[in-house]
This record gives sequence, C-alpha cells and structure tokens, in this order.
Amino acid sequence: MLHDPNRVFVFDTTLRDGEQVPGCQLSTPEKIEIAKALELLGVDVIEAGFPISSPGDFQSVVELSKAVTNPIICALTRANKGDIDSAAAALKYAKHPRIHTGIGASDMHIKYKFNSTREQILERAVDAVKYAKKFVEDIEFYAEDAGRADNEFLAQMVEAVIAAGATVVNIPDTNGYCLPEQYGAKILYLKENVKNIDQAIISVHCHNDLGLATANTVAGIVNGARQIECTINGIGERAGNTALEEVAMILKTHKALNLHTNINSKHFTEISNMVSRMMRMPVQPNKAIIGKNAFAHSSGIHQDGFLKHRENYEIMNPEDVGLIEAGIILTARSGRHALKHHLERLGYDNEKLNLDDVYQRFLVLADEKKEISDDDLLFLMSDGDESAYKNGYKLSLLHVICGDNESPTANIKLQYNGEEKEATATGNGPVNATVKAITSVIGKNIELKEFTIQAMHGGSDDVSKVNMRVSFEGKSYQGYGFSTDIVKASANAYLDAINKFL
Ligand SMILES: CC(=O)SCCNC(=O)CCNC(=O)[C@H](O)C(C)(C)COP(=O)(O)OP(=O)(O)OC[C@H]1O[C@@H](n2cnc3c(N)ncnc32)[C@H](O)[C@@H]1OP(=O)(O)O
Ligand SMILES: CC(C)C(=O)C(=O)O
Ligand SMILES: [Mg+2]
Repeated sequence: MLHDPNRVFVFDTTLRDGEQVPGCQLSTPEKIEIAKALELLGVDVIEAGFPISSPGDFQSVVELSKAVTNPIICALTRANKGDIDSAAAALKYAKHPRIHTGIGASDMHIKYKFNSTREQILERAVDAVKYAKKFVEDIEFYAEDAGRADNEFLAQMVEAVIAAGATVVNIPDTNGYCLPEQYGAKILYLKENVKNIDQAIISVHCHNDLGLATANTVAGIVNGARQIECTINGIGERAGNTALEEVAMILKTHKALNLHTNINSKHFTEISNMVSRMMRMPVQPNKAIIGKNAFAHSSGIHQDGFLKHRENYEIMNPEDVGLIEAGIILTARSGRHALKHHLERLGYDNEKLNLDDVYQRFLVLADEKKEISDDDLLFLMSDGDESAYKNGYKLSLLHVICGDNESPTANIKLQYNGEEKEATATGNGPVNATVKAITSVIGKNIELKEFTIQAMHGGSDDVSKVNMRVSFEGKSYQGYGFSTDIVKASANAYLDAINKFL
C-alpha cells in the first residue's frame, strides 16, 4: 500500500493534543496561521481538533478545512455516533478528510473507565469504524492506552478495526509508560501477529511522562510503524507529546536508519517561535533542536574546538533548523579563542589588540555579568581609561565649550606611542568641533559617513552608545564609543574607527 517503504508520515497534533494544555487555547485565526505554517513545513496530516467538544472547536475544524490544501485534515472523536457525526460535518470542506476515532484498549481503561468487558469494547471499536466509514474513506483508529494494553488483545482489536475499514491504526502510549524496548516490541508484535496489518499504516503516538516520548517513537518506527504523531515544541497533555522537530532531526542525522519524512527542517525555528508565542508556552533553553541553547557553545574548551572544526561540537548544522548564526556565547567560562572570534566579527583586527589585556578585563566584566553581549564587548573595547590597542590613539583630554552665544570649541589631547598631541577646533556643535580637532591631530583624509547616538536603557543619566562609520582610502570602518557624556562617547567612537585602520 505504501509506495516508498522507508517514508515516515508526519501527523501533527499541535492543534489538538497540544491545544489541550491549560492556557494554550487558540482562536480560529491563530489556528489557521499555525496550520498554514505546518503545511509549509511539510507535515502530512494536521489534527485540527475535536469537533464535538465545543462550537468553537467545531468551527475551527471547518475553517482549517477550507484554508489548508495539501495535508490531510483530521478530526478526533470518541467511539460513538454523535462525535462521528460532528466530525464528519466539520470536515465537509476538507480536500483530504480523515476521521480519527477510537476507544480504550487497556484492561485498566476497560474496567475502570468504561466499566465494560473486552468483548463489548471490541464491538464498540468495530461499530465506530464502520459508522465513520460511511462519511469518509480515510479512518484512523486509536487504541487508547495501548502502551499498557495486553498485546494479544491489542492485536485482536487492531485486526478487527482494519477489517472494518481503518486505514491507519494508532497505538498510543497515552500515559508515557513504556520503555523504548517494550514499545518497539509491541509494534513488532503487531506487525508479526495481525494478519491484515499490511492493509493499514501503523501510527505511533507517545507521551513524555518519563521523558521517553521521542525514544519510544523512534523505537516504533524502527520496528515498522510508518506514521508519527507529534507536536511542535513537544507540547501536549501533561508532560507533552513527542516533539516533531526531534524525530525529524533524528532521521536526518542518523541516515543509516534509512527512514525519511517530507519535513523541511529549515522552518523549525520559525514555527517553534510562532507556536510558543501564540500558545504562551515558553520553550526551555536546553530543549533539543529549538531551545535557545541548543546550538550555543559557552565554555572555552568547547568554543575553541568548535571554532577549529564545527563538527567537534555539533552533530547537526544549525542552518538545517533555520538558525542563521552559530552561537558562541561569551561568559566567564570562555577563553581567548571565543573572545577573538567575536572581536573579529565586530570588526576588530586582533593583530592590533592587546588580546591578553582585553581578556583580563573581559573576565572581570564576565564575572559581574552572566553573559557578555555585543554591546558589553564594544563598551569594554572603547573604555577610555584602558587602551585596547597596542599602538592606538587614546583620548587623554577633552574640553568642550558650547551653549548659547558661544562658538562650539573643542580642545583635545591624544596619546599615541607614548607621545601626546594637542589640537583645538571649532564647529557647528560640540561633536563636530571634537571630530575636527581629532582629525587635525591624525592628519589624514578621513570622512565621517554615519553617526548615531543611542541611550542604552533610557533616562538622562544613561550611558550613550555612539556608532560611527568612517571612510578612509575607499574602505569603511565602524567604531563604537560609550560614555555618560555624549561628546566623549562620540570622540571614543571616532577613535575606535580610526584605530582599526591606523
Ligand atoms: C487521550 C486523549 O487525549 S482523548 C482526547 C481528550 N480530549 C478531550 O477530552 C477534550 C475534549 N473533551 C470534551 O470536550 C468533553 O470531554 C466531551 C465533549 C468529549 C465529553 O463531555 P461529557 O459528555 O460532559 O463527558 P465527560 O468528558 O465528563 O466524560 C467522558 C465520557 O466519554 C466516555 N468516553 C471516553 N473516551 C471514550 C471513547 N474513546 N469512546 C467512547 N466513549 C468514551 C467516558 O466513558 C465518559 O462517558 P460516561 O459519561 O458514560 O462515563
Ligand atoms: C486520542 C489519543 C490518540 C490520544 O491523544 C492518546 O491516547 O494520547
Ligand atoms: Mg495524546
């Protein structure tokens, strides 16, 4: 029945199992936005909702059915006529509709949820599939709590629902109970003991109560399942469902498994952010694949190894999950290689720097702050009291006169190679006068091309950050300066740019 035996179908239930999470409920337009992003990602099936549960959920399934073209749109039901009628009505506009019906399969559920017997439950399962089949061709059956169900009874149930018309049989580990070996063995048991198993696709739907959802899903497909049920960011009931991005990247990374999906992993970062924002569910920083730190290297030994050869510390390429830049995070655990990398990135020529001196000052700042940002680094580099440059110009005096009825005048002193040079200039404002005075000392044809001043946080007592771009002999150089005095910040920014080419 499958054209490609190694193709794994991706069934996304972010909008159904994911949306069951308290606080994650979405409006219909939000669901449509996510559904369109899922379509772009390349999922095969979107579980759009549980239509009987509320008029709002019913309407969402209707609207999603209209909005989405390629993926199958699936609606969940219990094993009863009312739920199935409602799902069939909600799927009226779906180009590829699927009804997902089912009932508990474990003795625990049969006895304590339904107060019933295996025989009666089997009958209800078969009846539900036959009834759903009257409306749509594509019927998925879920054997709830299959993870704890007796394998022999489960096989009997699966065989009966396939005979009744189920095209997909879902074997959920509803409570996240199984070990990967147990779950894999369960799938293999069904492959080997259900006579008509070739007439349906086996689906795996794993929960993460013991942190095993992804491992169990992989065990399931290695043993013959060909559909995975998962959510973006692993959201879902209790500890969540299998994270779509994790399984997709496992299959991409472990080529020897010889299993593949239709997923374009480059959309992961974007869709993860979208789901997290809309559902108000922050992603933990250490979350595999899409967590903030998933591709961030923060300790010196790792950073050094990574910079020498990326694969020393990366088994996946961050670009494959939609991250533009590799993350070398500067902290007090970073070494000189990482610091040098960032200084180069910010336009500094390491040949001209006292790297050891900068590193010592960096460590003092990094001990005070948890993480060193670009702005922190620029601040450190333009610190007027400590020259970062081996032979650079340093401002040793700045005296400015300005105000009403005054011609703005700057008197400056620059130190260079142990020598001190002084100049005075006037301008149309204090910064212009200072820039002119500095240029006269340097004695070169330097053009100021860009000049921006920004308060770092706000308030009149704030530190100003000045960014200047200068042009010298046809090339551009960027400089930064920081100070509570905007004229001093400007002078430092100008000198920072000049020191880069002198
Ligand atoms: C494993 C899963 O994730 S299943 C999906 C879980 N998602 C949800 O439950 C969200 C949507 N649910 C709802 O909106 C509501 O629970 C409804 C509309 C489905 C039902 O609401 P109510 O009629 O008030 O019933 P309530 O939720 O209190 O109880 C569930 C009933 O469904 C029965 N039931 C549970 N699962 C199934 C099933 N698969 N097939 C048939 N009946 C079932 C229960 O035995 C119980 O029936 P009882 O009243 O005869 O004891
Ligand atoms: C409805 C079913 C598939 C489910 O979510 C579960 O068993 O966890
Ligand atoms: Mg579930």
